[in-house]
Amino acid sequence: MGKVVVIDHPLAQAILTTLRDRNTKQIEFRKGLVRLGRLMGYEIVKSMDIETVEVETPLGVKAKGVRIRDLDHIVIIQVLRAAMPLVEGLVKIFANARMGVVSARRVEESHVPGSLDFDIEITYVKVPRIFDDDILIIADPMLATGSTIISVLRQVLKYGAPKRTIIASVIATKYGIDRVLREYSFAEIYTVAIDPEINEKGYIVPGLGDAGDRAFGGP
Ligand SMILES: O=P(O)(O)OC[C@H]1O[C@H](OP(=O)(O)OP(=O)(O)O)[C@H](O)[C@@H]1O
Ligand SMILES: O=c1cc[nH]c(=O)[nH]1
Ligand SMILES: [Mg+2]
Repeated sequence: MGKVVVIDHPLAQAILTTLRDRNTKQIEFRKGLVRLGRLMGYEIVKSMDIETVEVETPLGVKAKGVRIRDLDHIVIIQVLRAAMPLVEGLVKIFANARMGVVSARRVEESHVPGSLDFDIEITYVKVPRIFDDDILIIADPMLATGSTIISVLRQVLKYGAPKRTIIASVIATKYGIDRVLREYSFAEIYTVAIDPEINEKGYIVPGLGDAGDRAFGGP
């Protein structure tokens, strides 16, 4: 069943504040996204099943511990461009993940001002096979109108039906979330904030501007 998780950890909120600040420059912006990817990884792990195991320490004594089997069944898809730094953080937690790439672009040239729908141009899809015990994580820091994520999900889910489908975003809107969940009711959306508005040009308000441009130094 679909769900929305807002990561309200003070560190995540402080990093997001830096990202929102127009004075934050490219390197700090990208570093912030990496750090949020790592924190988001921790948050996602909290939702995984844990099994109890026993190991023997060098003292020849048994110690109880835990094992997280799901960590061997993670597929991460990065939506180019803006997801690249976020994924760099996620793989610090999911080091063993199988990875894929989707190159998606909102076609701003054909966007009708005020419309909450964009044509999405997908020019490259490389996704590993997805198995039914996998947890699929699709990383894209901005979930504005939802047009991109819906187009990406349509492509990626052709590669198999995962156990869970997680969207890792940094800022989402209620409009975008509702739209995604209407079409993919099983999706789980992790985000650091839900912002109230989308402006005439399709930007999230207050938002953080164009995540791709800010992370990579312009269009
Ligand atoms: O929910 P939506 O309204 O579809 O908007 C979200 C998309 O917009 C941005 O991509 P963009 O096309 O600007 O590409 P970029 O990451 O290369 O900048 C962002 O990275 C998302 O993929
Ligand atoms: O506000 C927005 C909306 C879509 N993509 C961005 O990078 N920023
Ligand atoms: Mg962009």
